[in-house]
Amino acid sequence: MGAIGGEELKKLEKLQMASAREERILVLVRLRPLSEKEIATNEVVDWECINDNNILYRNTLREGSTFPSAYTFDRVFRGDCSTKQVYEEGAKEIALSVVSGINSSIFAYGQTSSGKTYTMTGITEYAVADIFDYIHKHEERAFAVKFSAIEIYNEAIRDLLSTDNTPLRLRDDPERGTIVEKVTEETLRDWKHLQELLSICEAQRRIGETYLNEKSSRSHQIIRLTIESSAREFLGKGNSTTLAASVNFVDLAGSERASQSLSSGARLKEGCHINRSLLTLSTVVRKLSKGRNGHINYRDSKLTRILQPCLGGNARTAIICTLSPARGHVEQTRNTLLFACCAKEVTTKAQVNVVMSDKALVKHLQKELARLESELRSPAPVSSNCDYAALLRKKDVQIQKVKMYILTRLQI
Ligand SMILES: Nc1ncnc2c1ncn2[C@@H]1O[C@H](COP(=O)(O)OP(=O)(O)OP(=O)(O)O)[C@@H](O)[C@H]1O
Repeated sequence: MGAIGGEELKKLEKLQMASAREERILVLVRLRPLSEKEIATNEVVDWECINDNNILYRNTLREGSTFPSAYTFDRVFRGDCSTKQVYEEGAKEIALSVVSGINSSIFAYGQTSSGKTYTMTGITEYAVADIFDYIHKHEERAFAVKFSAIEIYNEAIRDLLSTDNTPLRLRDDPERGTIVEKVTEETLRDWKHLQELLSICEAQRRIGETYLNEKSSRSHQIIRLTIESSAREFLGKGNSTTLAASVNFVDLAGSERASQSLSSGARLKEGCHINRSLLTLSTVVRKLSKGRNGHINYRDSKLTRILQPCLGGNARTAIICTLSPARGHVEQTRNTLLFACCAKEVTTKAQVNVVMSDKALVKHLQKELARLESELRSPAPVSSNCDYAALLRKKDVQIQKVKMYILTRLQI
């Protein structure tokens, strides 16, 4: 059995190395239909998706404007497309990477009332349904699915699964990156359990009425599923390896102009925080789109600290930019498209995340040690001009390194 475990280990290591590939963030644009309010105020539709990749600005009265009138993305969805279609043809492939040990993130970006929550609610449910389906079809592996949810409201992080309002803190972990301390993680049992958790999050999330959206999300919400899986064959034998990854479903608060959303008091204060963190997000994305040179200001907001891996690190990411087609929102729509254009130039480098049990790792290292020691005992014939003493010293250093590593893993 041990030998087969070792084989699996090697396979997984190879997979991990081979899988680390650079790819661009997938950028999808979703146009929503005119809202009842927009129809009632005789709004005009100015944007049209002319095929699966291009969206056009159709206002001929504004010809001569310095802004581009045509934009190209990985996929654009017309107002009559369903969320199911956006999921199937856009986000699904990236979201489901998580079951193979690859971190992924799907997030919605757009002005207030453009359809972010509408889109992300559907995407989250379709993705989790597919994850459950995958788990049922892969009985040879044992899966554990953990669910957590936070919101960032006025720059404070709140646990959406807890009634305790104390803000959660962020901590930088040298191995795991930025982590949210003490966040509640529920082991997800089934579909019914998911629905219960989602309705707790919905009830807890800060929403408020603004002129543009009577149920406006006033916070950024991040729902995270962490999925671990191991081959059942090796379970309990101590030499198993685990695939571990997370998928984030991010519903950002909407950017808004105070004058347009007619906000004042608490709504205005929230709006300022929302706009500030979205500004940091767009600055980070703009800098990343120009390459990784220089300082990237991830630390300027909690949102970008938490989203750092999805923006430039070990994750696959899809961004869904939601738009209102109305003439009255043209300025905000252009800002969203500008963000989308920068985002499509950003690359991430995802890899399969393999966690070895200590026993599996130590076993692997002991084998390596035995191999090096046997090479020392019976060295291969060396040519006369080779420095035999130097070769011995090199092997000795390698052995010492492996021994040290084993000792630290065993914490002796
Ligand atoms: N593609 C769509 N088709 C039909 N209705 C939609 C679509 N997108 C959004 N809507 C409707 O538009 C309204 C605003 O949508 P939603 O609350 O999702 O916007 P939002 O971008 O999340 O806004 P905010 O940033 O203020 O929270 C809702 O009533 C929603 O049902």
